[in-house]
Amino acid sequence: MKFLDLARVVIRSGSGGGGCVSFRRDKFVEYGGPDGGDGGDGGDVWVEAVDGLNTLIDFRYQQHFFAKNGQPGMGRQRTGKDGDDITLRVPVGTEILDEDEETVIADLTQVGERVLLARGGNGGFGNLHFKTSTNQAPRRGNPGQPGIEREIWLRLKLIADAGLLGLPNAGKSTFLAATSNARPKIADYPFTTLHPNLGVVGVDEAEFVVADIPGLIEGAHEGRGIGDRFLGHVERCAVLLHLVDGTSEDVAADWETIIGELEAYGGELAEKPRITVLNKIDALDEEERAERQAALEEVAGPVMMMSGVSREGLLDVLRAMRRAIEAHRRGERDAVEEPGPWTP
Ligand SMILES: Nc1nc2c(ncn2[C@@H]2O[C@H](COP(=O)(O)OP(=O)(O)OP(=O)(O)O)[C@@H](O)[C@H]2O)c(=O)[nH]1
Ligand SMILES: [Mg+2]
Repeated sequence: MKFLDLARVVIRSGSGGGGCVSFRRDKFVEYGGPDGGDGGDGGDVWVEAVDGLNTLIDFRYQQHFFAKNGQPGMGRQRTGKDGDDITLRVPVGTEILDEDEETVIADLTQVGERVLLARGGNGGFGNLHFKTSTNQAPRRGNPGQPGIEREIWLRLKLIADAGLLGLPNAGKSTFLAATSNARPKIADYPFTTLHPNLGVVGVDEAEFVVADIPGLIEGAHEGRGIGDRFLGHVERCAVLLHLVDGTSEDVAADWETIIGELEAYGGELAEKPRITVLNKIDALDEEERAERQAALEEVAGPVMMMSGVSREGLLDVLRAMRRAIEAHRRGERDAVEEPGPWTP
């Protein structure tokens, strides 16, 4: 499986049971009966965003979701039982895509949001419904309608307030571990992080969610490395924190690599509010700090200085993130509360 955060599933709603055309058999003679019940409807297939999940991994083990068929109607006006519905339970932030892997059928952003993916087949009327004054026992009923089978894709975009960006080894996971409850793997080799980690960061009584994604490298948007698959995760963030490794020989080139990938990825990612940080300053002396800061600011504009290891500058960075997130939340709220067109 290429994408860890993408799953293909086949769903099928139940068929209707079919209405009953009631008749009794007595030896070789058939007597029409007037009282055939309706068929039960087939079960629907729903998808629902639930709390407490943050991966689609379960859908790698189960890929087929079939709702139950309705039962046929029976004589003496007995209706067939409806087939049970089924619900795919997915994390908040899951998009449902059509078979083409492009058309978005639904985008589940709230806990409890539910969308119908495939309606069960109609059960069909029994002959009771076709009774007329002249035909008291019609040999007629509706067949149950077939269920719908379709292939869909589930794609997860985690909903974090802030996303960490940087080359492999820039110190993203170290930052997340130093500031949140998350315990990501940290090591001195690239691509230590293979799938996104989320952490809840608390600063001055405010809380926000930070996503640590795998490092990006040049050509990531063409599939080099692994980070590009996860850029989708940071598309919804209020702010991006771009970490540049201060111990690198060429901090400006490192910065440009990431910005180049953001632009190549397209969408609004490159325009998103971004805080640029020169990281690992604990490993630099005064002169190196000033030199690297100047080199980075020449291409990136104002930068903040920080060390995830010694924690120097960490609080200022968290406060800057908090301000950006709160501004974003205010913006969203204002957009929602804006009065719509007047209607009598
Ligand atoms: N001196 C110093 N080293 C750091 C700092 N932050 C991280 N490191 C080291 O840099 C290396 C990479 O750190 P990670 O946090 O795993 O880096 P990452 O950006 O998550 O890397 P990937 O997951 O591979 O993209 C580790 O050896 C860390 O100990 C820092 O502030 N100062
Ligand atoms: Mg990492």
